[in-house]
Amino acid sequence: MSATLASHQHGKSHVRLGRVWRTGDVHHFVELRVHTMLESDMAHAFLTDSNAGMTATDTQKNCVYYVAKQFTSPCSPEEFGLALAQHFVREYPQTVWKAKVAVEMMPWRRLDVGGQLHDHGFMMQGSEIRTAYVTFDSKGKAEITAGLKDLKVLKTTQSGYSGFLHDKYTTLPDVGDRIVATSVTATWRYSQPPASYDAAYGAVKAALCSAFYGPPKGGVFSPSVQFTLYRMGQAALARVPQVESVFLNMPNLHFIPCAPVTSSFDNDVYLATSEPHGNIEAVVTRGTAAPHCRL
Ligand SMILES: O=c1[nH]c(=O)c2[nH]c(=O)[nH]c2[nH]1
Repeated sequence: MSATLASHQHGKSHVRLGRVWRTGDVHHFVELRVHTMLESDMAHAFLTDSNAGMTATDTQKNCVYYVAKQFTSPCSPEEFGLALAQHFVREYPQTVWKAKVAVEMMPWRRLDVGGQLHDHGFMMQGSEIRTAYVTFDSKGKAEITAGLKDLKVLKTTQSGYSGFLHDKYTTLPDVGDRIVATSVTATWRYSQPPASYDAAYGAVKAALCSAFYGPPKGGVFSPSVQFTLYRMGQAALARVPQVESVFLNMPNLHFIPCAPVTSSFDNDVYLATSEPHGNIEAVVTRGTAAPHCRL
């Protein structure tokens, strides 16, 4: 059967990265999803068993992290895309004649606390959905559960994770400084109706956020998602007296330290990933019942 290789290209899709630039205590953060595609002299790889000279898609992925490292100050997605496309064409002039780069920038925005910008706290714009679950029975009893889901919050420092069990299955190192990011699902039950459901919702959300981020200057340290989750629940109970219990689910959306080829990790370039992710949840209620804690 006679056939012709009419066109060809190869690239890497969904290369996710976090990039932090630290200017003293004030951090800048972007999360990008990058897709690369190279038009190159690689017809032989389709027509024969030779891969000679090929810029492997894995190498293209590494170049995304490498180029992110080269930016010493915050860049736009356009500037990043151009730098990466130029990198491919200039680094591999023998084979690559055109590089095509698509960049998607996640809508993380610096947290604004009543007009004061947070040093290192970011929230995904418009991410959360407000929820309500209501039952009413024939005896006239109503139960109201309010909530939110998909509230995406992130901080670029004031988080660590250490002292956990290290055994022969453990590869994760202790870390004193990391990015912590999660997508909060919270539901809370009212023991009696608050004066305003809208105001109570706003107060619970503000309490959850302030326990997660801490003050705009300096923040608050989180030794684990578990620790922070419990403080968030406590804060919601303290803020709204009609709330009797809070359920919180907080996946740990990992940003894994990434040392691009030829350079070191300086709390700057991260591989962003959501699968697999940690998943942490608890119910926090009023009162002093002994916790299920054997330590
Ligand atoms: O805050 C964390 N809690 C965990 O349970 C956990 N597990 C893990 O691998 N990283 C983390 N981080």
